[in-house]
Amino acid sequence: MPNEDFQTSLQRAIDTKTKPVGSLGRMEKLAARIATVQNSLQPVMSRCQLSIFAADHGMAVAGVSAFPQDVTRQMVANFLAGGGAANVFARTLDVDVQVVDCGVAGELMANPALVSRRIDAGTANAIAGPAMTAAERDQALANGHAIGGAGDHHAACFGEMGIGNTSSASLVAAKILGLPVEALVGRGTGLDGEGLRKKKALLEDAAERTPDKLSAAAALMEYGGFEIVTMTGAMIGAAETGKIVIVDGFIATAAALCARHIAPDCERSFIYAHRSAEAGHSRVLYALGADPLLDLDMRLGEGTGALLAWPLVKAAAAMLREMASFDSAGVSGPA
Ligand SMILES: Cc1cc2ncn([C@H]3O[C@H](COP(=O)(O)O)[C@@H](O)[C@H]3O)c2cc1C
Ligand SMILES: O=C(O)c1cccnc1
Repeated sequence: MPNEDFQTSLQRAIDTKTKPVGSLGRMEKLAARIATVQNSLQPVMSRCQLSIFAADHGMAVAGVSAFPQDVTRQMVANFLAGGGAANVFARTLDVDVQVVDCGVAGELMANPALVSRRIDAGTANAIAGPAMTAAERDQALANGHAIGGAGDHHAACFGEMGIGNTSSASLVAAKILGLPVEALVGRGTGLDGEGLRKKKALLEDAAERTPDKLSAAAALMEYGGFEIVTMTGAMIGAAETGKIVIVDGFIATAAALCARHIAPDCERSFIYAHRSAEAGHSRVLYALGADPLLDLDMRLGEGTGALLAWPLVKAAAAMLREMASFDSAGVSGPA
């Protein structure tokens, strides 16, 4: 529980800024959240890092995506060359990028921005059996925890790349929430009607292997991808080291759901960036009671939504730290 006196001082600091009370709307709530995480009435938000977690999925070969599995590795090369949507947004917004190889099949180019935390070259086909062993899951969680805890940036955006990972995220979230997987299946990279029907049928087969409801740890072992498990660990590690975690779209929200179940305290550090157009995202956000900052009709992942929310996070902190009060600026309060 946040300290009562601190919360009272914080609300007073926000309310005595030179503006009508409440006039900065949700930016005020955002500022309060950041101040609470940093335990400071002068929060600092100057550095942000994007980590893109990449891994392959055994399920991809079953035909759950509109794109072939090779695209995971090809897109990692594209990120390392600076050509992805996430790279462009990050450059525009002055955010550092690192790519984490959590288990991508094939050779990746040597590059200082590539962090290798691979356990295996992707998961087993989760339609037929567990995606990974308990030991692999725990290793991926520990890898992520170390990555999330490293660095001195104030905010962390976490993105992902892994062909087939909307399937993995749908299954993980459905099992944790006790929902039928059908409720969380969407078009991912752009399946047509026939492709979507096939994906639903395959994921229903996958879901039938296990009980309707699973713990986060069990759901990750059965259906996770190494990028989703590593991201879950990173969200916990980042929260534990006082960073704000800017949660991206559908896949990152599935990781956030796992993180909340594994380490409930980390939730206070999470800011939900955007509502993805991927069909299941709104359902998971609803279950989390989350109301994201942006709704841009995006459905890409990579951390693109999280990056676009970074300027809002930064501006909210600056508002609290830099804005004058009625007293300090000599402005009259309400009549
Ligand atoms: C060129 C390309 C770039 C991407 N960047 C992110 N994703 C996104 O799409 C994938 C998930 O969708 P599905 O489950 O349908 O495979 C993930 O890799 C995700 O990050 C991409 C997908 C493609 C094709
Ligand atoms: O919202 C996302 O994260 C998403 C949606 C579709 C494909 N890849 C990612």
